[in-house]
This record gives sequence, C-alpha cells and structure tokens, in this order.
Amino acid sequence: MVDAPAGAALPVRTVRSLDEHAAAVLALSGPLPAVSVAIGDARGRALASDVTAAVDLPPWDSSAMDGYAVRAADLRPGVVLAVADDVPAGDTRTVELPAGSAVRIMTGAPVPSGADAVLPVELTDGGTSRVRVDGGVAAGAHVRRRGEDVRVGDVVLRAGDVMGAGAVGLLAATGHVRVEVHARPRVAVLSTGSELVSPGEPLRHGQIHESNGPQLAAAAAAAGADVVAVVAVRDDLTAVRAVLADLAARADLVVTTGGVSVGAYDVVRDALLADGDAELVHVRMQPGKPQAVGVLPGGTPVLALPGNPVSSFVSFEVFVRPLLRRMLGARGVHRRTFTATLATGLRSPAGRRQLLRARLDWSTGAPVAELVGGPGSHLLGALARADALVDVPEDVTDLAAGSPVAVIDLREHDA
Ligand SMILES: Nc1nc2c(c(=O)[nH]1)N[C@H]1C(S)=C(S)[C@@H](COP(=O)(O)OP(=O)(O)OC[C@H]3O[C@@H](n4cnc5c(N)ncnc54)[C@H](O)[C@@H]3O)O[C@H]1N2
Ligand code: MOO
Repeated sequence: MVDAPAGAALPVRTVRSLDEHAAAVLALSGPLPAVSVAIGDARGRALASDVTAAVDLPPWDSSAMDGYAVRAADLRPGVVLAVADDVPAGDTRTVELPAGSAVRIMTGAPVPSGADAVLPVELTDGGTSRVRVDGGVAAGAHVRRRGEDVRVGDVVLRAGDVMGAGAVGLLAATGHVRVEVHARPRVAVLSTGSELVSPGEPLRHGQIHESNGPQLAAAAAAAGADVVAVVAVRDDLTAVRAVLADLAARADLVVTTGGVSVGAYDVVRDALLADGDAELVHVRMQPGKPQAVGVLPGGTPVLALPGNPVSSFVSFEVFVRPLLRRMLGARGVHRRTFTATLATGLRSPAGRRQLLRARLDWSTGAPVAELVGGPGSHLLGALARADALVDVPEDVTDLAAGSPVAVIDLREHDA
C-alpha cells in the first residue's frame, strides 16, 4: 500500500503497520563481528560464543562455616576432641583429619580429607588445642562439595547472553580473563533543523534547543551502542548530504531526526532519495508516523525518525533499539512487555497504533499505568517521568479506566 499526497509532487510512501516497519528495520543488519574483551569490560556486551567453566565450583570440598572439621560419627554432646590442626581460608596444604580428633577450620577453607562434616563453632566451647562438643551435625553438614555448583566443561553462559554483574562474577569464578563478544554498534546521530541551537545558547524567536541528539545518544548508549557522533545541521540539502556521507563512513548505523515528513524543507527525505537506497514510510502509529529506512552509499544502514521529540523517543524504542540489540548480538532484542491496569480512560485515533507515555505505580503490587505528558508529540515536560509505554492497538479507539492494557517496560534490565 502506498500513500501519495494529493496535489503535491511529493514522493510516495509505503504505508506499514508498526510491526511491519519494525521487521523491515531489523532486516537491515545481523550481529556485528566478534571481538575479544577483558571480563571487566564485558558488562552490557553479548557473548559471541558459549562459555564453558575452566574449573569446578567449588574447586575442592570447602567449609561453609567457621568451626571444626570432624567425622559426624565422633560427635556426642560433652565429648572432647583434640584439635589436630588449624586451616584458615587460603591454606593450600593438603590436610588430613586424624582419627578421633577435630581440625579447626574457617569458612571457605578446604575440608581436610577424612572429615565428613563441619561443626559450627557455636556448637562448641571454641577451644584451640582441645574442643568440647556441645551438639551434633549430620554427615555432610556445612561441607560444600567440589563441583556441586559448576563442573569443568559445563556451559555456564550462552552465545547471545547479554552480561550483567552476575555473569561477570561467574566468568571470573570459572577462570576466564577475556571473552568473545560482538562488537558494539557504532552509532552516529544527526539532528536536522534550521531552528536548532545548542543547549546553553540563548534562544532567539523561532529557535529551540537541540534535544533529540542528546536524547538519542543517551538512549543508544543505554542500549549498548558506541555513540561516535552527535551532529546538528541546518535544513540545507547540500550540507545534509555531505554530513550523511561523512557519518556513513564512520558508523555502523546512522540515525537522523527531523526533515522526514512532507514539508518544503524536509531535507533528510530529499538527501536519502538523492543519495541513499531508502524507502519513505508512513507508519500507522502515533507518534512516529513519518519514517524512512534504508542504506547510505557504502551500505551503512540509516533510520530517519520524525523530528518531534516524543516521536523520536518512541521511534527509538520500537525501531532503533531492537536493531541495536540485534547488532550487539543480544538474543532477545525487545523490551519486556506485560499487562497493566489503566488508571484513567483514554481515546486513541482509529487506524493508528498509539504508544502513550506512562508511569507505572506498583504500590498495590500489580502495575497501574498512569498516563503522563498527554498525546501530543511535542510534550517533553513529563518525558523523564515515563517508565513505560502503553500500547493501544490500531483498532481500539476508547479504553475505560481500569482496562487491562499492554505496556512496554522502559526500565533497564541486565541480560
Ligand atoms: N502537512 C503535514 N504536516 C505534518 C505531518 C503530515 O502528515 N502532514 N506529519 C506531522 C508529524 S506526525 C510529525 S511527527 C512531524 C515530523 O516531521 P519531521 O520529521 O519532518 O520533523 P520536523 O518538521 O523537522 O520537526 C518536527 C518538530 O520537531 C522539532 N524538532 C526537530 N528536530 C528537533 C531536535 N533535534 N530537537 C528538538 N526538537 C526538534 C521541530 O522544531 C518541530 O517542532 O511532522 C508533522 N507535520
Ligand atoms: O507521528 Mo507524529 O510523530 O504523530 O507526531
């Protein structure tokens, strides 16, 4: 289906649903090539290959308590055992437990051979040469067996896992110094508009501060990208073409905002049609209707988002972020979604899937979505408060307070 604006000599647009456009965007790239990184730099990266354990965890039978390594059968209340040795954590000797005695041991120290349990110090008089037993424990008590957690050769992390703090700890514990991950996508952000001035500069009538660039750069970095450029240019076709060519040469993905609609000075649209292999799209969504997708000369993918700040924010979430996650090599590229209860009623345009900013209230235990900021795509004031997007299907025009709604969770999660 195409959308040809009446009267004007404007280029035709492909009309698509949000899901159709998201699929077209995801087709732009697969995961980037593998690189090796130190485990200290692995957080937020996706593994390019499975990781196997290089050691057992625990690597040897280990005490879970401060106390005495014993044979459980020797324990009777009131019995006194000779303390044959003292094994602190870090003791690398191979110690043996003589018959009828105890070895003082600390948490994390290797259990002497011959011992089958650790008697916590609280169940004794704490003696250092002789120890009085005040209670008993069963065989196996407080002993962490070699390999009970992880065995050498076990696959502990899989290709496509995005590593959080837990994964980094596991890599270190299982003996890894470096891991193979996918390269971070290098992203260049281009804002267009002659009305844009840098934050901090005084505003003349007709001017606004450039906010999409910093906003998208922050979102891309949070998604795991390496933001290599954040540039703003005037609505000048020659300048936009030159900047796009420069950015294409240094990035794996170029993201633009503004100038993609039907205006007389919508220069991104014109630059992409002049130089790129790109498609102008009318997406049946609100906000985010005008989009373009394609490749720049040299093959660098380009996504052109609408200029309204909320439109670019939402478009990033549903189009750019999944592509970045795919390039990063993540197995799951989409945000978590779940059902929440709508706090207030809403209306939505027929034939456009609406994504409304919301704040989730968890105070009752189940999520309640409170809309923030209104439907206008210029309403930045409440954007920082939004931690979810309420997802209203194309054919739904009215929802009453208390209705169940699908929400996209915007909060960051590891993995
Ligand atoms: N006649 C029509 N006009 C418009 C239509 C339409 O279908 N017919 N669609 C509207 C919709 S929906 C959107 S969304 C916008 C998108 O247009 P552009 O992508 O060409 O964006 P601009 O016109 O350049 O800017 C829109 C708006 O956003 C502000 N802006 C742009 N860049 C930035 C930035 N980097 N930082 C902050 N704010 C920015 C800009 O000043 C405008 O106010 O088109 C509608 N029009
Ligand atoms: O699609 Mo525009 O993004 O509705 O405001």
